[in-house]
This record gives sequence, C-alpha cells and structure tokens, in this order.
Amino acid sequence: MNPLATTNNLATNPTLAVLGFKRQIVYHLHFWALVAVAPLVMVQWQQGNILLALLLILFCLNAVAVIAFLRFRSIYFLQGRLFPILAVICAVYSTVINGHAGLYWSYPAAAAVFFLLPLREATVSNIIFVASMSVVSFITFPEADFWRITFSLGLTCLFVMIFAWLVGRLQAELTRLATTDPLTGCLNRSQLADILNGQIQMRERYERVSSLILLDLDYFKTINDRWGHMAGDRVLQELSHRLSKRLRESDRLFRIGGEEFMLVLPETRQKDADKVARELLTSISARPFVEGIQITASASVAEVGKGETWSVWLNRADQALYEAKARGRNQAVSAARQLNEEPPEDADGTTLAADL
Ligand SMILES: Nc1nc2c(ncn2[C@@H]2O[C@H](COP(=O)(O)OP(=O)(O)OP(=O)(O)O)[C@@H](O)[C@H]2O)c(=O)[nH]1
Repeated sequence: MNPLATTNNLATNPTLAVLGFKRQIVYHLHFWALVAVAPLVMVQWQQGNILLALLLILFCLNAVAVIAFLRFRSIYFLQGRLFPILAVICAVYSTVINGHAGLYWSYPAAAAVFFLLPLREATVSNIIFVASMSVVSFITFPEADFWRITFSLGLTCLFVMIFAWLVGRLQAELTRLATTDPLTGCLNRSQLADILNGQIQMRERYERVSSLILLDLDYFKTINDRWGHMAGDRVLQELSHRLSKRLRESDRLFRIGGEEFMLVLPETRQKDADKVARELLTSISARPFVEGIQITASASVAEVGKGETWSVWLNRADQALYEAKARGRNQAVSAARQLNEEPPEDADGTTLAADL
C-alpha cells in the first residue's frame, strides 16, 4: 500500500486518516528540507567547511532514505528521528563557524522538531537547543544580539509548541468523535472491521480464540411510542452503562444500529461468551430502566471460526440473532458453526437462556 495514499484518497477509517496525516508531514518536511539543504553542501564544501558539508550530506542521505522508505516500504526509517537531531547539530555548528549566516537555519530547525518528534520529546529537545544557541550567541555575538536571538528563538519554539499541542488535541478529539457514538459513547461501525480483523489474526497466528455477542433490545419501538424518544435515548445510555460495567477492559462495546449492540470478547471461547451473554441479558431484564421501563433483550454468540472473514463471522452471529428473536426473544442463541468446522468440546444445543 502506498503510505501516502490514505490522505490522497479518502481514508476508510479515522485511525488511517490520522496515520496518513502524520506520514504526509514527515514526507513533506524531509522532501522540502532536502531541496533546501542539498545546494548548501556545495556552498559549505567550496568555503572549506568540510565537517559541516559532511554533516549536511548525512542530513540529505537521511532525507532520501526516509522518503524512499515511506514511498516504497510504508515504514519510517529510524522513526524520522535523525532529521531533528542532525538539523539541530548543523544549525548550532553552522552558527559557531558562520555566525549570523548559520543562525538563520536554527528557526526552521526548531519548528521541524515539533512536527517530527512527540510533543514532550520535542519540547525537551528544543529547550536544550535554545540553551545551546544562547551559549553560542553569547560567545559569538554582541550582548544585544544574544538577547534578541534567545528571545526570538524561544518565542518561535513556544508558538510552534502551542500549535503542535493544539493540533494533537484536535486530532485526538476528532478521532474520538469519528469513532464513537455520541449518544452512548460506545464505538461505532468505523472501527468494526479493524477490530474484528485484529481478532481473526490472533486466531490465525496464535490460536487465541475470540467471540462476539450481538445484543438487540426487544420491542424497543414500543418504548419510544409509549414514553417518547428522550426516554428511549436514556434507556440506550443506561444499557451501554450496564453492558460496559460487566465487561473486561480488553473487551470492546459497539453500538452498530439503533438498539443493536455488539461486544467483542478477546481470548474468550464460545462457552465463556455464552455465559457472559446470559449474564448481560439478566442484567437488562432484572432491573427496570429509567422511569420504571422494563425491557428485555435478545442475543447471539459466535466464536470466530478458523479461516473465516469478519463479515462471515458477523453474518453467522446475525443469523443466530434472528433465531433468538424468532424463538420468542429474551434469550441468547449460539451461532451455527461453519460447515467445515469441528463442534466445540461442550456443544450443548443452541438456546442458552430460554429460562430468563
Ligand atoms: N430513542 C431512540 N430510538 C431509536 C434510536 N435509534 C433507533 N431507534 C428506534 O428503535 C426502534 C427499533 O425498532 P424495530 O427495528 O422495529 O425493533 P424493536 O421494536 O426493538 O423490535 P425487535 O427488535 O423485533 O424486538 C425504532 O423505533 C427506531 O426509531 C435512538 O438513537 N434513540
């Protein structure tokens, strides 16, 4: 896959969009820095600054490697970390030997650090950078210049740090908004394929078997009709609260439709997932919801089968949910296994909670 494709085309999920955005930043910074710095190699070489010219060659080689790895291998060469380190070293050394001509490069170098390193790492690096530049300018330039350089470079760092921090927060907030359902806070469908595929890989590679539960409220329409939509919304909120209280931290809770939820239980076999489903249905029917609303739910349970895709896995669970509804609701049904699959050791019929 082209690493930059996620933002050139429309990304298929929010996590990929953020990844694509970060890759674009790394790619463009390295590309344009290469264009700007390559001619300087000749200039410094001709001026006899051999060490600086060699450092700049190293900088350019790193930029070429990062661009090539991102384009053709979809990976970060050295995590993109060599750029800020070399940029800072070159800027400090160039200021020592070239005076103001070298100093000007410290401003883009300081800004680039914030776009390439994690915020905390970038802040610490730039504090060290500004301190080094202050020492160099104190030794190299008149006192008035020393103050100007220290404050202007410090202020540049502060502005870019605030910008990078706010962009990071905005990214996190947009990802949260794009991946969760605003009413209940559960995950929405955007994460569904990724998470189910992750469980399938765990099964294929490590024989770690996961299960999923589909859960759908019974006759929810009548709640809306009788108590109104707001009450219906509060039931859904309380339901997601009750469900998440019973789950482990590694479990994932999705709202995949109006009153339909999906729970992914990593490393949980069918038998244990059946038990969880029964307990969830009990927790729904045992106590009334807001305004004394009494409601039940139907559920289906499916362990991931060997070699099956996420849509086949989900489809098996869907069929079992239809069956739970058809059998009179308020019960959980185990999904039929794939045709080519052996039955579980403790297969005991399909209806699990007819006695609820
Ligand atoms: N309050 C509220 N209602 C919703 C929301 N999303 C979907 N619904 C309602 O949920 C109801 C679902 O109705 P049906 O699909 O007939 O399902 P049901 O009444 O639960 O019947 P069964 O599933 O067959 O037991 C519809 O009336 C939708 O308007 C929501 O976010 N809030």
